[in-house]
Amino acid sequence: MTTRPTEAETILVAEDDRAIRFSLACSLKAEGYRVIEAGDGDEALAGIDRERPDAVLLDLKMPGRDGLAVLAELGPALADLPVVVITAYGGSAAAIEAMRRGAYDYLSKPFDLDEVQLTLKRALRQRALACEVRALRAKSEESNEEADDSADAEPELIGRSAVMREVFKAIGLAAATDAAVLIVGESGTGKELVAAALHHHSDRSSGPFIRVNCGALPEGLVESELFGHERGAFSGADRQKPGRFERAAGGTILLDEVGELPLAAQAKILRVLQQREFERVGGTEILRTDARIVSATHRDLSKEVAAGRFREDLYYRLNVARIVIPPLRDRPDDIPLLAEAILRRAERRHGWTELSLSPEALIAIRERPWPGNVRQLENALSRAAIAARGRPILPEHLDADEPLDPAVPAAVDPAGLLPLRALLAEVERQAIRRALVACGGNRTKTAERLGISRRQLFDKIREYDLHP
Ligand SMILES: Nc1ncnc2c1ncn2[C@@H]1O[C@H](COP(=O)(O)OP(=O)(O)OP(=O)(O)O)[C@@H](O)[C@H]1O
Repeated sequence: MTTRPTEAETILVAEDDRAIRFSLACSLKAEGYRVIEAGDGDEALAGIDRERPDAVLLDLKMPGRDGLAVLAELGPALADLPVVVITAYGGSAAAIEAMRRGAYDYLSKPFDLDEVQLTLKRALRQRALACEVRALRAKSEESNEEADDSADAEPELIGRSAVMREVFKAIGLAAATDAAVLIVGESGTGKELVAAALHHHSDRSSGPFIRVNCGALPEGLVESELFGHERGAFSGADRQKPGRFERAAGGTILLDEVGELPLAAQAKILRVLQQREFERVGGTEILRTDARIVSATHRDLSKEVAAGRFREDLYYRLNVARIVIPPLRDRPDDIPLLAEAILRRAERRHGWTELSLSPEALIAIRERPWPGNVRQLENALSRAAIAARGRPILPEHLDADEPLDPAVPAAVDPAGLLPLRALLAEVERQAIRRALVACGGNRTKTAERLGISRRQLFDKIREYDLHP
């Protein structure tokens, strides 16, 4: 059931692509909104100033002042004005940065008009609530925004699934605070990458990002690694050495596999979290740290607490904010994009050219459970690229070193020996792709030709990753 906007709420649509802007404007007008259009960042700011819209749809990539600059300019005004940003297809950096700068939500291109309507409705509802709360509190807000132009080697988190979009949002929100964050996910899901993104998008990005793998440290060395040691503290300590907390000053420390920490070290970390204090091993001087503490684990820490292996008080202190990364098998829509990024990286790393996946291999990788998550996918594709020797990767190359999983179709088989579901999906995918090409990418015509609705076509394009 759709509810129409009450008294013509105003939406400003800032998008440099005229065709996209036009279709957004038409669809919003059809829903009863008043629409103001802007073709670049300056027009958007002028329009917001002049028309006081209730919400803004903001393309991030525009000539001149881009979407991120518009968000920075709006600063504290964003508390009153929900901005839904539109990002290019797939990547995370711009989305995280937009959330950090106060955007309400984001949509990735290509988006579907129903999704736009729903997101805007939610944004407007939240704005109404926020206005009520403010009227009650009559509280003024301060800006803590600062433009961050350091666009450099941030490792890009890839993902377009709904669950990964939630992860990007959570990173953006956590990056705006200094709270301790616990990142939870199976091995290889990208916990370290998420921690790095959190650091990169925080106010500490110019400081160090120090990772400690708590699981890899020999028990006797944990404390000296974390807190440093004085000369003569133990045999072999021939000079004073600063620990990781000292090295993380002004930045972020990642306690990876925090569930593996021995209890003695847990007590010391608790002290750092509570009092920001520690001593080097063998030392008496009390040192202070301002490092932001991020931890990661593949374990269920609440079970570790119940089993008496992890301190409950430390668990609560580490878990102020929590980011859960779902396993890859729960987000197969991310697999084609990840595969693409992995192949491009392998090309750069090894000087190979034009690595590609055959359609059959793409089906195979989407259907595998990947218990080792993205890391396993990376390894399998790197091995497959070598086995394929420059030709498109086939399913058999994926199994270069692994036993065949009989549940996975080896190739699209015209004789129908494939599981029916995979075969039908492949036929459907190819039919849609051909129709899209025949209609020059025009989705309305393609949908008519295939005898399905535009909505169904959009869903299928997304499902099979057939974006132009
Ligand atoms: N969303 C993603 N986008 C791009 N690369 C990813 C993503 N997730 C994971 N990776 C890649 O997968 C590999 C494993 O990631 P990472 O080391 O961050 O995982 P982890 O969860 O910390 O694993 P572990 O618990 O085993 O330490 C890395 O090479 C990383 O670059």
